[in-house]
Amino acid sequence: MLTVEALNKIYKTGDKALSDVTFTVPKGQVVGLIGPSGAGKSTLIRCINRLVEPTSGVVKLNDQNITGLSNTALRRVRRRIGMIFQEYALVERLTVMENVLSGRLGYVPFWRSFTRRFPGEDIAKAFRLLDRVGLSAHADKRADALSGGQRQRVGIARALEQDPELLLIDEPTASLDPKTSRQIMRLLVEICNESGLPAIINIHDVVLAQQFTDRIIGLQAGKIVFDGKPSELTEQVLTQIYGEEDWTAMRKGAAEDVAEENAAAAEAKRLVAAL
Ligand SMILES: Nc1ncnc2c1ncn2[C@@H]1O[C@H](COP(=O)(O)OP(=O)(O)OP(=O)(O)O)[C@@H](O)[C@H]1O
Repeated sequence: MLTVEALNKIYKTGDKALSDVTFTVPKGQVVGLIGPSGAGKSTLIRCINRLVEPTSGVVKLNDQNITGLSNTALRRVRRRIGMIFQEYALVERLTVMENVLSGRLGYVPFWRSFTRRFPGEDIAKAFRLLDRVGLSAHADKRADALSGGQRQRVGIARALEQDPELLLIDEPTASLDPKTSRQIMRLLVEICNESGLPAIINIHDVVLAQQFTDRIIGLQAGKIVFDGKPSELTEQVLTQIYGEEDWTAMRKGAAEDVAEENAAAAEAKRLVAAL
């Protein structure tokens, strides 16, 4: 379980990015973090693993207080937090398998990581994870030979190879088309739910968040303004979070994506029928 208590962040510039943020995420729950640009979503994710130092407040992972840890202890805790990024952050010239195994780098001794000799159980686990994310057939391919959706699957397998107790996920679908985005979101939520992993996903696409996550937290100007079930996220709340103009534009964009996809599917059907 992740516990965030009265978290505040004021940057040196005087920007108050987080204001008294409090919530808990139980095992297996996937939280979609939404809010307009500048609301504090990235700051919150980064304060949880202390890439950004909170000004005050407490972050606990399964009862271990992360705030206030020394550097060595912090490194140890960070191993238990898997990160998944928008741009995948893979090593392009390495294979899929090597990228997944790099999730163990925080655990193996330096000489082993240097020679890339990983224990057998790490390799067996990597094979299992590649199978889970649907990439068994691609283990030996170089990362730069994969599609965007496949790369994100490698990113997910690498984070899981770490044996994390929490996943922090930053815009996992921002570089993907709508269909692949849905596949990736479905996979993430299934994996978290089945393995009891709590997760926070910083996500711009509200419709996608509503469709797949278990719970939504809405931030506005550093404060939590919504915390509830996706079904409780009404038009009224969304207008309050994003403002009338931006929410109307976002809704229109989502509707256009769906229309475009339906048209493409109909065209594919027509072509198949004409064969
Ligand atoms: N390194 C920094 N130094 C000073 N101010 C910062 C810094 N990083 C972020 N901020 C400010 O903190 C506030 C929250 O920013 P943050 O990046 O967390 O928002 P966000 O919700 O993730 O936005 P976006 O969706 O655009 O990524 C903003 O006012 C931003 O200008």
